[in-house]
Amino acid sequence: MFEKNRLTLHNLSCQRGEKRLFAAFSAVFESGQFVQLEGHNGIGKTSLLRILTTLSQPLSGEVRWNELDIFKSRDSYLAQLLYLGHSSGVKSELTPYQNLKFYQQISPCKAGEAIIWQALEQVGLCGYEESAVYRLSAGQQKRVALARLWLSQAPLWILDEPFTAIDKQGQQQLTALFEQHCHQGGIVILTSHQALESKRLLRLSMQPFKSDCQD
Ligand SMILES: Nc1ncnc2c1ncn2[C@@H]1O[C@H](COP(=O)(O)OP(=O)(O)OP(=O)(O)O)[C@@H](O)[C@H]1O
Repeated sequence: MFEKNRLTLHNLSCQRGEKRLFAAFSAVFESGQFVQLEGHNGIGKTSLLRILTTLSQPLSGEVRWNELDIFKSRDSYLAQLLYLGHSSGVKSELTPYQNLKFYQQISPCKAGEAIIWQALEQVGLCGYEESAVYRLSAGQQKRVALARLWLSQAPLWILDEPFTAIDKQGQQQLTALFEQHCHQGGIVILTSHQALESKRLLRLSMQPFKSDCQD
């Protein structure tokens, strides 16, 4: 079980290029919550996730992890976070096994060889241990990235479109993993254009920015 955690978004505003995406966006995410960010293409879901992972600064507002500003306590915050973005960070010339081994060495993960083989089995990549990732299908490549979820010890998972290219059975398996993570006191925040089936799921709909909004 994880300790109690809370991610607080307070009055966030975001601008990309000349375009204001959102303003005065506030929310609180707590241990046990499984959250799906919804909204049409281009509304700013990825931009919000990039702020929550400290990859981008908001125009104004703040984000706190257990009351500490994430930009001021970046290292300790990032040690609590697993982020899977659109570009998954998988090295295509390495095998799935080598990718997971490398990830295990650079991140706070469950230790040992066995957990790597278990993760590969969970994502259905047994039999592909010796193939370079670039030889795998799009869905299998996505599964190499997703296999990190089985190694992770981070309480906060932020996932941008984790279901893209994943088949129906894989989606159900992932959803079950997210529910289990939340049941253990973790937090899952993801974007998806798919209708997810989970009683735990909280849907948070992003609204188009209106210029009369005050920061
Ligand atoms: N680096 C950038 N510079 C300028 N504008 C950008 C940049 N990145 C994104 N944008 C713009 O910000 C807007 C929001 O993009 P974002 O990727 O956050 O949307 P999204 O809600 O995740 O969309 P989708 O559902 O298509 O993934 C888009 O109009 C996009 O063109």
